Parts: sequence; structure tokens; C-alpha cells
Amino acid sequence: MEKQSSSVKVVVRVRRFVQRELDAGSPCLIKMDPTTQSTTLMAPAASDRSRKHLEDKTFTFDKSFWSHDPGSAHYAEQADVYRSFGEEFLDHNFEGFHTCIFAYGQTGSGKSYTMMGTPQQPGLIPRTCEALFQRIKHQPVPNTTYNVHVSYFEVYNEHVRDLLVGGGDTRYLKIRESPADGVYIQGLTDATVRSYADVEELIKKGDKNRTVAATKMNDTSSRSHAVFTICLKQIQHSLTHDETVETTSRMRLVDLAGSERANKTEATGQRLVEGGLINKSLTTLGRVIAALADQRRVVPGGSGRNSPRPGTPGAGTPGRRMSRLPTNEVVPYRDSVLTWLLKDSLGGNSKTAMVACVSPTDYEETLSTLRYADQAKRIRMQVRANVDAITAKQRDDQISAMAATIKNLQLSVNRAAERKKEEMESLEDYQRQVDNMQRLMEETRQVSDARIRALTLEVEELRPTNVRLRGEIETLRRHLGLVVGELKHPIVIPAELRPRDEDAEREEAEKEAWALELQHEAEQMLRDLKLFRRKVKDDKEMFPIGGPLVRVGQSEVF
Ligand SMILES: Nc1ncnc2c1ncn2[C@@H]1O[C@H](COP(=O)(O)OP(=O)(O)OP(=O)(O)O)[C@@H](O)[C@H]1O
Repeated sequence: MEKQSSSVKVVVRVRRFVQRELDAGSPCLIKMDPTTQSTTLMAPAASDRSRKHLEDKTFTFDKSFWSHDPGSAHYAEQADVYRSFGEEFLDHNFEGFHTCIFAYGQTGSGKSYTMMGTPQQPGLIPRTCEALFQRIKHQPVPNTTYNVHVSYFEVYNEHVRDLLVGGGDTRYLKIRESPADGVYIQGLTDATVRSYADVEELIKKGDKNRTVAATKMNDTSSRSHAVFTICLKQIQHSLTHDETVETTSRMRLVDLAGSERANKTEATGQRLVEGGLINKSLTTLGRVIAALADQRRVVPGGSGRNSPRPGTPGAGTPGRRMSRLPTNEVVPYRDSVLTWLLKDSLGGNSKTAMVACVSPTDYEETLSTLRYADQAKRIRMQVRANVDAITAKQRDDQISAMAATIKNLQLSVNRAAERKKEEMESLEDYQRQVDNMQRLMEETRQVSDARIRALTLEVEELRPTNVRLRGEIETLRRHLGLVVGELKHPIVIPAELRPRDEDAEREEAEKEAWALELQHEAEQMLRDLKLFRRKVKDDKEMFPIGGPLVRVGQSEVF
């Protein structure tokens, strides 16, 4: 398919007064000319002016929607907005072009009203989805099958959350980029829908999950950027040529969070943090638009990694005029999650429209929004319809290639499962070993208990013997002392009284040997007793009766 050049379509919409403005008696500062589609921002009356010199400013856009005064002949209702360019963008989708419509504007300016609307006054998103299924149902192309799937996520505080996952799941999803799929969100729900009723269900679910809070400027202020995506695939089968034509398109409908000034919203705490991050991402969006609007500065494939961070020279400020970037600047898509995700819609293969929503009363904020919008008008994109003719053979080849890929993936999955199984097995083995060790330790403890009990019993049984032996030893010690004393200091018997015969001498020698034997035996018994006492003491220390259990990891050690 041939590439064609397409510029960003820019429309502006002014809403009616809200109660806060009616209470303040604020005048309407916007004027629109339905013939020229110009929008004029009028300087506030002198009494309302600050010291700054303000003047009327006129901008011309693709369309200026006057939604301020329902009594006016040019009043633009929700249906008018959809008819004016929503319908045209749906045509582009059926032709195979990717599209993106995003609503930009200060907080409370009517972005959510324009994109989602209310049940009574549905906005662009429900109208586009309804019309899509109407066309599929009532004007189907012959021999064509249609596949529609939908995703809905929000960028909240620079994190991505799936709005189609309920149950209070606040997990943040990862952003990935691949050459084949570009930038995508890993694990995002991509729900197949078969009717508008299916989509309505999902919208309800997503809106319930979206982060909304009351601020001073808006009772239902969106605190996140919400991106609703519909993917349409049309597969037309040609029976004569045995080929199929696949037309794929993606429509992104983005409700951005509103730029806000802390002094006006009087935000504090969480709201202030959110406001700061909203402004930061809108600042980056401004810089991306500025870079894309100046085609000389667009470096094809530029990653924006080297671009200045928000807040550094070159970075704009929401509510201020967008500053110029250095001439060698690449598009700073990656400086915020929002611009990174919308990279393709802002500067790639997409027909894109910006709805600039303005409040009728705020001169400075409206001027900033109109300048933003004016700059976006200059963005030109190279677009191409995503239509692929596939012959039956190519399709078969594709299916075979896919089957091979699936097989490889299956093998990898099996291998991974196998590895996991091995890991599980060794884990089980380890657990088994631990169990065995625990069992062994328990047995050892039981054995020790029994031994201690037996030793205690033995000690008790031996106690009387011990006492008796002590007594005997004492008697023997005393006896031995007498004998030794007698031997050392023998009683000298006068020679005339000494028996002279051999019997007496033998008796003397025997007495001496007996005394020595007794002494030896007594010493041996003392040594044995000492040893026995030490053994009993050691055993008691090693196996205390009823000792505490010591826990080691999951096992019990005694
Ligand atoms: N065209 C309109 N007609 C009638 N009421 C409108 C219109 N546009 C906005 N409003 C009302 O103005 C209020 C603010 O609008 P909305 O919530 O859409 O603003 P927002 O730009 O999305 O704000 P934020 O950025 O804070 O989320 C709402 O009460 C909404 O119903």
C-alpha cells in the first residue's frame, strides 16, 4: 500500500458554563465563526485584568464547535461532534488506517464529556463503537469476517493500569518495545467483543476502575490519562482467486487528564502529586508536538533518549507557551509514559485528531490550549493502510510457520517445565533428606533419653554398694595406715624375747606381702570410683533429662 501524507486534524470545542462559573458571574471569552471555523479568545474586561497586557487572539482550526449556548443556531451537540469527524475517522478504520483521537485541555474543560459523555449524552467513544457494530451488522462486505477486540488502560502517576481488570487489582503493567509490535503493554487485557453490548459492558467496567477525584475545578476530575483502543480486523475471502485480504486497523481514543495550576485547584497531598505528574506528561506531550510540528527536527526513528528532562531548558510548561527545542533535538517520546505509548499515534502511521477543549471563562489556560492546538495542526504524518492480500499458499505457509513457532514455543515451555520439574524433584529430594534427618534426630533423642534413664537407674542401684564400699575403703585405709605404721616403725622385741624359729620369720614375710596387696587394691578402687563419677557427670551434661527442643529451620534438633 502507498504511503500518503496526512496532517493532524485539530478541532476546538467550548463548553457551556458550569455552576461555579455561573455563581461567579464570569463572562464568556470565546467567540466562534461557523463560516471560517475561527475561534477568537477575547481579552477579559479591564476590571478583570491583571497587570499584564492581554489582547484578543484568533485561531483557525478544522472545526470550531460551539457547545456553549444550547439556544444558538450553531450549537454543537455530542452527535454533531461525532458526525463531524468521528464518522470520518471510522471510515478510515474500515479502510485499514490506524487512527487516534485525543482530547486535550485544562481541567474541567469538557474532555471526558467529549470522549465518553454521559448515558444520556454519549460521547465519541460509545458512538464510534456503536457505529462500528452497526456497520458490521448492516453493511457487511460480502465474504468478510470481522474481528473486534478492545483494551482500556490508564496512565496514572506515570504507571500503566489495566482498566478491564476488576477486583481492585492495582498492579502496574510494564511497557515493552519490539521491532515487530512497536510499543506495547505487557499483559494488557485485549478483550474480544462481538456486539456493542459487549463494549458497553467493558466501558462501564473500565470507567468504574478509572481514577477520578473531586477537585475545586471539577467534581469528577480525571486523575489519569485514559486510552481506549479498538482493533478491527476484516478478513475478506475471495472465492475466485483463492486468496484472502486482511485489513487491520487500530483506533485509539484518548481522554487526557487536564492540565491544572495548583493555585487554582488548591490541590494538596495526593491530588498535588497527581497534578504535578499530569503536568509533567502534558509538558512532554507539548514538546513532542513542538518537535513533530517542526519537520526539520524530526529524526526518523529517534528515540528521544537524549532529550532534556522536563524542567530543563527546552522543556515547556503547561499553561505557558511551548518553548523551542534545540535544532538537533530528536522527538522526546520516551520522556513520559504517555508520549512513549502514543508514539505511533503522534508521529507514526496514524491519522490523528486533537480535540482542544476549552472553558469559556479562563483566558490564560484557554490561550495556552489554543496555542497547543495551533502547533499540532502543523504535524504531518506518513500513513499507510494496513491491507495485506494473502494467497491460499501464503496463508498455508503462514499457518505452517506459525505451527512451527508454536511447536518451538511448546518445546521451550516443555523444557522450562522439565527444568522446573527437575528443580521440584531436587527440592522434594532435599525435603526428603530433611525429613530423614529429622527422623534420625528424633530417634537419637529417644535413644539418649533411654540411656540417661538407664544410667540414672544404675547410679541409684549402685548408690548402696558405693556407700558400703566407701565404708570398707575407710576401714581398709585405717587398717592399712596401722600396718604401714607398724612396718615403718616396727616394735623392736628384745633379742631374748624374739622367736628364733623359722615359722616366725615366714609369718613376718606373709604379713608384709598382704599389707602391700591391700594397699594396691585400695588404690585401684579409688581410681575406679573417680573414673565412674566423671563418666556419670559427663553423661548428665550431654543428655540432660527433659532438655529443651532446639529449632533449626523447619527441623527440630534436640
Ligand atoms: N459540551 C458540554 N455540554 C454540557 N456540559 C458539559 C460540556 N462539556 C463539559 N461539560 C460539563 O463540564 C464539567 C467538566 O467536564 P469534564 O469532566 O468532561 O472535564 P474534563 O476536561 O474531563 O476535566 P478533567 O481534566 O478534570 O477530568 C462536567 O460537569 C461536564 O458534564
